[in-house]
Amino acid sequence: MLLELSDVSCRRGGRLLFEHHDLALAAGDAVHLTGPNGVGKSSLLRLAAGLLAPAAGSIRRADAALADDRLALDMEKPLGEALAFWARIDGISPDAAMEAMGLAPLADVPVRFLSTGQAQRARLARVIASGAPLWLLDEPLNALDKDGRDRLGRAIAAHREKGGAVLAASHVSLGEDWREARL
Ligand SMILES: Nc1ncnc2c1ncn2[C@@H]1O[C@H](COP(=O)(O)OP(=O)(O)OP(=O)(O)O)[C@@H](O)[C@H]1O
Repeated sequence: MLLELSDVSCRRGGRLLFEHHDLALAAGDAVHLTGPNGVGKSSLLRLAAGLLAPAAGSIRRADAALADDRLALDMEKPLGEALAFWARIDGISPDAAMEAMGLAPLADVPVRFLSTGQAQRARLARVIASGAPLWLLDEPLNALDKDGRDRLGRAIAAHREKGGAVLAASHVSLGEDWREARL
C-alpha cells in the first residue's frame, strides 16, 4: 500500500470535519476525492502528506508529494532555478518534469511573472520532479488549458504505469480510470 488511512478523524479550528474515514491506495491506483465545499478534502490531502496530524485513527504512507494552492517556489528566482532547488533536495533533475508540463521555454522567467495556468503547471512539475511514489493533487485541473490537461494526463498515466499512485481532490471530472472516494 502507498497510502492507508484507517478510521481517521480530522479536526480543524476546533471543528470536527470528518471521522471514521478509511482510504487505501495501492501501486497504480488513482483516486478522485469528491465532496462539497468545506467538507475537508484539502485537509485530507494534508493529512495524507503528513502536514497535519489526525485527531484519531492511523495513517501509513509512502513518500508523498503535494500540489496545493501554495506554490512553494521562490518568487524572485527564474522558474528553472526555483524548481532545481527542490529537485536538488530530492536528488533528481527537474528537466524531464519541466519538459512534461511544457515549461522548458519558461526556464528563465521569474516565478512571479508566471500566469495562473503556468504557475499551476509549475506546481504539478514540482510533484512530477519529486520522485515520490504518492502524488497528492488539490484541484489539479484548475486554470489548465487543454494542452496542460493532456500533459498532466500523460504524466499521471506514466506515473501509474511505473507503480505510483495519485490521490486528487477535484470538483470536476478527472477522466475515466479513476476510482471515486466521497468525503
Ligand atoms: N488552518 C486552518 N485552521 C482552521 N480551520 C481551517 C484551516 N484550514 C481549513 N480550515 C477549515 O476546515 C474546513 C475544511 O477545509 P478544506 O479546505 O479541507 O475543505 P475542502 O473540502 O477542500 O473545500 P473546497 O471544496 O472548498 O476546496 C473549512 O471549514 C475551513 O475553514
